[in-house]
Amino acid sequence: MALQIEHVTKRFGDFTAVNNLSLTIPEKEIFGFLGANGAGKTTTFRMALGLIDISEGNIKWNGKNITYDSTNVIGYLPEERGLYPKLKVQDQLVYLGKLKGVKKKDIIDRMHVWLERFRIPEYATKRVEELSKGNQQKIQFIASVIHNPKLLILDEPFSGLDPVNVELLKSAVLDLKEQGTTIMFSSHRMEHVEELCENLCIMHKGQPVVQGRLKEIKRSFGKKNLIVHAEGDIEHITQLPGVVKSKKTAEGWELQISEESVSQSIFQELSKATFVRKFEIEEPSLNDIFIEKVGASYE
Ligand SMILES: Nc1ncnc2c1ncn2[C@@H]1O[C@H](COP(=O)(O)OP(=O)(O)OP(=O)(O)O)[C@@H](O)[C@H]1O
Repeated sequence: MALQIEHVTKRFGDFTAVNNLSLTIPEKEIFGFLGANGAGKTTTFRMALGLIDISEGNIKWNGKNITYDSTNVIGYLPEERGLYPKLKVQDQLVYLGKLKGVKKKDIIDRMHVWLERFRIPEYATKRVEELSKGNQQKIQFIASVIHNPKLLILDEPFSGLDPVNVELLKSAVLDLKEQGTTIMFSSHRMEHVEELCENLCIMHKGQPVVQGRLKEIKRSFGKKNLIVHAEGDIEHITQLPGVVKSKKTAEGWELQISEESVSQSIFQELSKATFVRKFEIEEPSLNDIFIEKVGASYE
């Protein structure tokens, strides 16, 4: 039951927000959807949910075009959070769960499990406006999964959460995947995507610029990072052939090299002159790849 996005274009007047996007989100996987502000992520989510019309192309779930009626199998955490501030948490979840066809008793049972898991069991009877922003977000997440959706779309699920809550949410997302949920999420935090996703797509101005399996994307990027800690001034290594970028760190340098073999000549050069404490080749990070493809860092 994959989600298939087939040659999808979305125009707002003369402006093309999503341009001929084709993607397959494999079932029971976690798919990372990345891109700078305004790249077209939320617009794609809204089309997948039937909230806005598609200008061209199709979005299919389980081989069939998604219609408003089929959205009961989809869970959505919108970027603009939408809870009623005056309603109590339980009433809120019962209301939203019933809209998705779940019985009140089941909603309440599931709510208690989730509140316990998110370490806020006492919040069932509090009004949403009494909760901190991060805790409101956890309630919004619970609302998006209360009907046990087959497909879960999360728009920036980790934004605004402290590190402990980020871990709680990550483990919840991983468990949902284990239980067979297909999950697509957007994030500006590359490390979350690296940790959770097998497959990903980086969007730029409405089009995918990188797409595929994370491991494969890293391998085909070619460049590597080289971490060097050494005694004394070793800045001259940043000028050696094959060094693409360099960044000074507290204990030495972090270099980007065009290919792994470049490290050999750097090591020879260094070992002639100084005592090398650390010399380590690392895979490029997703952040490195993003910066090169999109041309700007997020943070
Ligand atoms: N209803 C609309 N009318 C006109 N333009 C729109 C509308 N919705 C989105 N856009 C434009 O489409 C582009 C893509 O917006 P979208 O919200 O999909 O980006 P995004 O990738 O989700 O960005 P962010 O990371 O900032 O959330 C933006 O330039 C935005 O201004």
